[in-house]
Amino acid sequence: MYSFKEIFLTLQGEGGQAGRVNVFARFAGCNLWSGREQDRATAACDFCDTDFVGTDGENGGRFPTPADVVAALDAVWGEGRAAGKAVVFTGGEPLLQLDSDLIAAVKAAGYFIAVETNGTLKAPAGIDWVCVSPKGQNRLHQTSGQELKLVWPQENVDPSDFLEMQFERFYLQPKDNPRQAANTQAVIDYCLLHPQWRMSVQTHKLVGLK
Ligand SMILES: C[S@@+](CC[C@H](N)C(=O)[O-])C[C@H]1O[C@@H](n2cnc3c(N)ncnc32)[C@H](O)[C@@H]1O
Ligand SMILES: Nc1nc2[nH]cc(C(=O)O)c2c(=O)[nH]1
Ligand code: SF4
Ligand SMILES: [Mg+2]
Repeated sequence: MYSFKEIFLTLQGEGGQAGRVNVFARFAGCNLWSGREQDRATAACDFCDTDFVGTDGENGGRFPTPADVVAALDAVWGEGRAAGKAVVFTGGEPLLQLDSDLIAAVKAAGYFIAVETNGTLKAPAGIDWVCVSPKGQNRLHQTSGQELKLVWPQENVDPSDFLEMQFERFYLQPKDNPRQAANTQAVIDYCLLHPQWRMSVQTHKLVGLK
């Protein structure tokens, strides 16, 4: 059984695939926060910008089999854009539910598969684009992929600690909170001084996309 908060079509807003049309499949649930506001201050991840609780969002629900998930993805992708199918599995934490059976079925249906993960769980094989976004001191078990995208600033985190890991690109993404302007300046300042790092702006929020 796979539980999704929502499944919708949009342009990838972040990182090295920004601008690409994707089905976003947002799994319900996370291992670093309950999703309840009263738990945020004590959560292992306390700056989340996303509602991932329950299955009540757009096209959300509980899907018994991989084939049911593929049918839901295809319904959102639609008939008019057959070529270039692409999906981003996010959440919540997708690696709590995304298993090799689902990856195989989605791959067989022709999708380029991307994942947005906090990196605390190892990703199954077969994902085309792995984005790991570390959260504070939570230990990483997925230490390779296409991009590491660190929300910045974070207390007790040194970006240079990640540079030995096997990622093709390293991004800093300004933390969206009431101090966002200062956070954005902090990312700019860091990237100006540290050429291995690139800035990832959450472009979907700038243009009114979901
Ligand atoms: C909502 S998370 C879901 C996937 C996964 N749990 C993770 O944390 O990577 C999707 C992306 O949004 C980023 N994100 C979450 N809250 C944010 C915030 N307040 N500002 C900027 N990026 C944020 C995460 O770091 C991650 O890269
Ligand atoms: N447009 C858009 N791009 C995104 N990239 C990562 C997102 C996420 O919440 O995982 C996200 C999202 O929520 N919307
Ligand atoms: S790990 Fe990801 S989904 Fe979970 S609370 Fe943090 S940002 Fe949100
Ligand atoms: Mg988001």
